[in-house]
Amino acid sequence: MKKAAIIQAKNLCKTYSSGSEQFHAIKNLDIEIYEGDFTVIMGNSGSGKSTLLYLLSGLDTVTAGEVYFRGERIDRFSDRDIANFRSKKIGYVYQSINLVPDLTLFENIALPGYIAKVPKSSVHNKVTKLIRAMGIEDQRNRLPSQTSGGQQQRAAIARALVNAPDVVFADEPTGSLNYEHGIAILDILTNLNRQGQSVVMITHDIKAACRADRLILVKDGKIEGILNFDKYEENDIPDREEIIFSYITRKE
Ligand SMILES: Nc1ncnc2c1ncn2[C@@H]1O[C@H](COP(=O)(O)OP(=O)(O)OP(=O)(O)O)[C@@H](O)[C@H]1O
Repeated sequence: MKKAAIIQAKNLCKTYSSGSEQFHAIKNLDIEIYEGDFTVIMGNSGSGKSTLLYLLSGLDTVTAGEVYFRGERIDRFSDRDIANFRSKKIGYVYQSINLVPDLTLFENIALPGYIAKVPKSSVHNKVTKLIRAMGIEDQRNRLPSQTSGGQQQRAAIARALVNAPDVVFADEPTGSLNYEHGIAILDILTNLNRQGQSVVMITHDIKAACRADRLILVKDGKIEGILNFDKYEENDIPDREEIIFSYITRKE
């Protein structure tokens, strides 16, 4: 069965300018992200992965090209419409976690709900459920600085989920975590995906990339190749690791 594209980018370009210097971070890139997929983006440092995620999620403006979300063109949205889109349709887990230091984990997770003007009681119900699902109930009233990196990352994922987004984007969500915390985060994302959540994740880690239904390899601002897999099962790891490793080293 052909998968439905939830996001489609055509001829995407992003050029960063500083003074007279220009850097073409994304170059005439075409890609589709499929509904219900666990999409993984890999590529060398500086290849344009985070930039691509910003453009696909409407977090940054394109220099040229088109971005469609469920067939609707979002790169021409007004500031108000794009803010509304971001708050309702996407959840974003940042590379640097980015929790507000003066707010408790509970308040951090609730924040996007308040911003989207969801009634407070619904937000609180949702946050209570998410906090339980993420296994950080006992940390709910602590400030981020009083919790571990793994607990902060769970809170960041809960925050990304609070408005029930159509797509969750995660930029290296395990990058700053130890092995055990990293696996826990990957399991959370995998379980969400098994329940139907579309996930797009950047990673440098081949073990993490094994979670993918579809692996997109980015090189110099372009798509270098795509690998397709069946839904992840734990005993797939050794084979997949080998396939991914030989694929990315061949393409480098
Ligand atoms: N705001 C900016 N201004 C100028 N150049 C930028 C800016 N943001 C990113 N770049 C450049 O664009 C290129 C792509 O950056 P990007 O962060 O998308 O790469 P990445 O593949 O996510 O890297 P990493 O794996 O190290 O996070 C890099 O060369 C980077 O230096």
